[in-house]
Amino acid sequence: MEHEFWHARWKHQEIGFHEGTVNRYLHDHWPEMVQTGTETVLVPLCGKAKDMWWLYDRGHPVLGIELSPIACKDFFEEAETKALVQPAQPFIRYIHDELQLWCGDFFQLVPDDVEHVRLVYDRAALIALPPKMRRDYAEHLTAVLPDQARILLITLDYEEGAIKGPPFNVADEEVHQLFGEDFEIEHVLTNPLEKDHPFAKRRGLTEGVESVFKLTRKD
Ligand SMILES: C[S@@+](CC[C@H](N)C(=O)[O-])C[C@H]1O[C@@H](n2cnc3c(N)ncnc32)[C@H](O)[C@@H]1O
Repeated sequence: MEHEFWHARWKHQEIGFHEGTVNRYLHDHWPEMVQTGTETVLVPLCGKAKDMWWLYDRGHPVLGIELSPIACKDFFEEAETKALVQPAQPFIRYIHDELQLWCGDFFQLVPDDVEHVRLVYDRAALIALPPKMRRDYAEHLTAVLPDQARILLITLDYEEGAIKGPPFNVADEEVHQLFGEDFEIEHVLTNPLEKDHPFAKRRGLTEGVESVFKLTRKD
């Protein structure tokens, strides 16, 4: 989606994607991702997800990348915490101890920025993007990440055209097309979207599934 689309969503607070609590798949499957417990975690297209505080509280340095300055400001204000703001190009950095939000375009990240990253958490990032941008996103993520980095990826799939994205439907085959060349893909689970899921209700989505994948770089 174009940047203006997301800036407008944040300006008008049309942020139904924001869960306001820790994501249940993160909660349940993160322990399987972790080795030392202090790995730096990249959270692309992070919004103001509370998941980042959860990761930080568990001892991970966290780097979130988010286009919207409103999201970045709200993230810290809602936690009643101040961040040091370092204006720089191409990202304005919001720094609170070892939790940083970089405000800017994910596609401006370079390998040096994330050389210390060992884990990635993608919830509502890949599925926020239309098909062509998903290819660009997967290519860019693969290009910048160090070889040791593993990814926890959560997707949503539903019948093509059932609703107007975002979120977009991403089938399991597409995950393999996007990442299969470079990563071993472990399909951890698929759950039907609960009928009373606030998102499904609001958008009138009667059927859909959420899937969780673990991606590990091939040797
Ligand atoms: C669907 S939301 C998901 C946010 C978050 N992952 C969550 O779970 O709440 C997608 C977010 O990506 C941000 N975004 C979109 N395009 C971006 C880009 N090119 N670079 C950085 N952030 C972007 C949007 O502003 C929005 O906050």
